[in-house]
Amino acid sequence: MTELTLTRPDDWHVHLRDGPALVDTCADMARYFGRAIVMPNLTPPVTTVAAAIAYRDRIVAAMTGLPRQFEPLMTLYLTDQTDAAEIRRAADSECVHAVKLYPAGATTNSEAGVADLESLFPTLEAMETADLPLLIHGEVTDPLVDIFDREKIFIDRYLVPIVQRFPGLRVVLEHITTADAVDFVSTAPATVAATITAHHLLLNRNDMLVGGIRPHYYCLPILKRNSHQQALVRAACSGSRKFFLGTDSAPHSTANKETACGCAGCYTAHAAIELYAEVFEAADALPALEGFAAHFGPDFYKLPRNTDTITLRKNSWQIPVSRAMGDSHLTPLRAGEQAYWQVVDQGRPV
Ligand SMILES: NC(=O)N[C@@H](CC(=O)O)C(=O)O
Ligand SMILES: [Zn+2]
Ligand SMILES: [Zn+2]
Repeated sequence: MTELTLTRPDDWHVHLRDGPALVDTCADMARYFGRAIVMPNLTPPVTTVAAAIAYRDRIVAAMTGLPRQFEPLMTLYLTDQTDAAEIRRAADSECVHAVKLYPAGATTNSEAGVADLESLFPTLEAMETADLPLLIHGEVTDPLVDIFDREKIFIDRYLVPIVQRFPGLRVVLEHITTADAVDFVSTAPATVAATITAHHLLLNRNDMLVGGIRPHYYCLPILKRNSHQQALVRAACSGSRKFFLGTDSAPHSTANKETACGCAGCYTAHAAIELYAEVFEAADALPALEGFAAHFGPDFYKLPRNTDTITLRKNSWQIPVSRAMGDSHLTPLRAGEQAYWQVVDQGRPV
């Protein structure tokens, strides 16, 4: 297959940042994505509906003049202080589509995240009642737990009890990285789903660490061994409605990545569907890309599927070595190397 037309995809997990960077991150997203679930881990974090509306307005303003735009779907950042009233306001708003749980200290800008999950159970109950999905960065922060085991231990310690206690709560385990997460989500009730990134499908920890340390492959949850990567590829290509596209494209300046203590996050918005297509082709599963990229996400979020299409063609092109990010610049995933699929038709402008 050298050409592939599919329903316009959406990205169910992306970081756009704020300020001058928005013009560049939004331009990449607006090329062909219909909608994007926008992560709230700004400084300060987006903890109220009012802040989410203001952030959405800044995103929309940053797309002024682009040939097409995507629709930003906003999220709230859960803190120990988030109360049921804010959850109800969020559920009643047109703007907020989910609430994001960062265990405090687990990842970039998670310091204000949740330290005591059990005391937040009334808030989760309000989300269950209001049918507002909970999105989870699923890693424990226990210093005694090895970084490669943090996802699995989170599932055992926190996710299993949450799903049992709140059977009506829709939960997305974000950016899964292990066979354990695939097994958990596959066998969990229909209320539980997961997003998978392009970089976790394309790479494993050897790619990051053998022959030299590659800071642009460093993200959280950290890349795991090859057997986990293979489990993710099987899940993404399986046609299961529980697994869908979330790039977790997470821009950091090149200077903040290439340093003694580099930031976590891979930037993939410059070539997102192109990189996913490569994975599905290698797995001989290109026909399964459409469900993963364009159907199962909106179905889970109870939103309509996009009705128009985009077309990709098998065609090599060189990924730039560097890209603007506001007043700074970043190194995109696979900088200076080849991509093998190209979007040749981005569909109707909107
Ligand atoms: N994935 C990452 O490594 N980083 C993300 C945060 C996150 O999604 O955990 C970021 O905001 O930089
Ligand atoms: Zn995360
Ligand atoms: Zn993320």
